[in-house]
Amino acid sequence: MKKHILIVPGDGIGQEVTAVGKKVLEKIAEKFNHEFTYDEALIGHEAIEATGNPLPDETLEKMRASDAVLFGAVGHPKYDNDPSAKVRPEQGLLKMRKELGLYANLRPIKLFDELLSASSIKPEILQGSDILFFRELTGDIYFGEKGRKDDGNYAYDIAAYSKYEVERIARRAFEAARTRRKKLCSVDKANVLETSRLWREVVQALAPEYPDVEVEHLFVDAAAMMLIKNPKRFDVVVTANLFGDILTDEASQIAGSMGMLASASVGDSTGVYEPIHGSAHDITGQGVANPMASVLSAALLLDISFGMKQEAEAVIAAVDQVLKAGFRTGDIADASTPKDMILGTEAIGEEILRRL
Ligand SMILES: NC(=O)C1=CN([C@@H]2O[C@H](COP(=O)(O)OP(=O)(O)OC[C@H]3O[C@@H](n4cnc5c(N)ncnc54)[C@H](O)[C@@H]3O)[C@@H](O)[C@H]2O)C=CC1
Ligand SMILES: CC(C)CC(=O)C(=O)O
Ligand SMILES: [Mg+2]
Repeated sequence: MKKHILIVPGDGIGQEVTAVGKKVLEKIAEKFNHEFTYDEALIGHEAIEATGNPLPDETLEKMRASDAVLFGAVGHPKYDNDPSAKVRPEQGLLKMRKELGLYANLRPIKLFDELLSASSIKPEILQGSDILFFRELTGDIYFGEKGRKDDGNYAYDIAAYSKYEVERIARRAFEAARTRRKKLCSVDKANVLETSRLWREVVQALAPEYPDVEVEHLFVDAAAMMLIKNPKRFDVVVTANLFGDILTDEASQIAGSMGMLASASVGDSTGVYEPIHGSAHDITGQGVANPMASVLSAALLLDISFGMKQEAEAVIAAVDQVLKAGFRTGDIADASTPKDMILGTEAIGEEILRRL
């Protein structure tokens, strides 16, 4: 099969991990006889430095013209510590999501058995956890009107949702639940927020169309607690943009590390595949970032955008074998990991490639 893939590494460890994700795609093409072509484009801080714009038009055009995008991360400490900066790397990411209509962000929380001891949560609580988050990605407080008044002494961010926006993400989540354990948990804050009351109303109205799916509604504060207390109780979770952002960073501890969680951002056009983590300034340039989130994002790309199930499974199996062989990056190592089994980004990438 012929496919064109755009590589958008972005900032910080985005550069380091996406290099490994791309190599995995190249190896898959070779092994399964596909013809993948690649291009690269700028986003985030590196795009601001080069063009003054965190999402140059050229990048957006290249995204639209490709069959799928493998994305890294954006972000730079320069902006994190300067609240007054008007142009920011994260604006590029949000604009990309909005412009491409990527309203559904699928975040699978899958624990590899070998990593049971990498988490701070007890193994008996974790074992068998398998959750699929549907995070709404183009609405909510991230995209509403924002600003300052009273000489900058008053700030506001408006959270807004339309019925249509809630319905389309909820439908995707219901459909996914049907193919899994048939349980859907909708997370909101309907005891306080009007947007959440609309959210709950829409999910309740859809439920009769999916009688085979058991639906529950949880408030986000309780959901955050239950994720750690009993992660196995969750199957598919659907939630708003802000809640999904926060809950999935929390849920990364079920999988052992931020470095293990991949995601698929899909909707109206080209799909974008991205680790859930950011540019991780604290480890940038050290060559120690875990590239598995990018590699597993490449697997989602193959599966969802190209319908290449066997190829995606081969990638996941290679990651599994590397973990079974005992290799770890620092973030997923524990006290029992021998020092010589803790590898850097490139070296663990080579171990994955060797098993493909
Ligand atoms: N999708 C994106 O592009 C995102 C961008 N950001 C941006 O990234 C920058 C840093 O944000 P943080 O809050 O520190 O979040 P982060 O996700 O970059 O890092 C959080 C913690 O997890 C660790 N970590 C993350 N990915 C890892 C990996 N692959 N291997 C090993 N350890 C890993 C980091 O070292 C750090 O201690 C900020 O500028 C933020 O705005 C944050 C989240 C997502
Ligand atoms: C800039 C943020 C919205 C990125 C983020 O934290 C995420 O998408 O998970
Ligand atoms: Mg996040």
